[in-house]
Amino acid sequence: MEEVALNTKMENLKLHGFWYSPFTMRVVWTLKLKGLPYENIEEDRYNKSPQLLEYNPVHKKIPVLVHGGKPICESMIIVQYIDELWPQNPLVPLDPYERAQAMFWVAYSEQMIPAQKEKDVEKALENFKVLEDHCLADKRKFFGGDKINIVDIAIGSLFAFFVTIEDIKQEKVLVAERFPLLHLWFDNFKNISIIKENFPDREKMSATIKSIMERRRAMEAGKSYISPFILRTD
Ligand SMILES: N[C@@H](CCC(=O)N[C@@H](CS)C(=O)NCC(=O)O)C(=O)O
Repeated sequence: MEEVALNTKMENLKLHGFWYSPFTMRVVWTLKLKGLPYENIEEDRYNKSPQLLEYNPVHKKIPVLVHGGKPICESMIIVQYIDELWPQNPLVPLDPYERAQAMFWVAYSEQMIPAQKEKDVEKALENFKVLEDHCLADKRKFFGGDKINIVDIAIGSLFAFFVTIEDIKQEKVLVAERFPLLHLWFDNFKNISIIKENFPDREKMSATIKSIMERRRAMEAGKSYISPFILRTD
């Protein structure tokens, strides 16, 4: 009986995303950690599908999860939605206080995005120091403790993007000497088998992001490009 209910809930999950987007990664990792099959719909950032525009008419952005024909937008809201419906391998703590703590750091991760968007390295370093001092100082393996939780998903995706920018700029900022605990955490995170299997290929990711940045620059120079940088949050 329970299995039937589970199957019904599993019906018809579709994900509209860009494989290289940190926001899409959050949803992919969550679906995979939950063991949920879904149809992947790879969107073209320069030519979005009519369905995407219909599903997310406000922001016109990916990711959008479509469940039984109904769209859910905003990556961290999607992660919470999935976690609520499919509680196996829980990501959001059940205890209200622990949940409040986790959601504080999820909110903090969202505040970290503008520094990356504006390539403000000083600000990014400040953010990393906060995480190192306030989240990992007790030498926990993950932000969630012994197991990953929603905070690891939120921050892990931003780090996947940050190391790509490091590769492109050929400048290492997230060095072990400066941030030993964050460095260790990121290694632990990337080595979780589901994350490892679904972590974008480093070279392919750098090449793709580099070409997006070059195209943006070229279009800005020609003043014909109106869409801002990939990590725009407004
Ligand atoms: N806050 C949103 C951010 C989503 C977002 O910025 N998506 C970008 C891709 S990484 C996008 O769709 N960009 C296309 C555009 O701006 O036209 C979330 O967490 O889902």
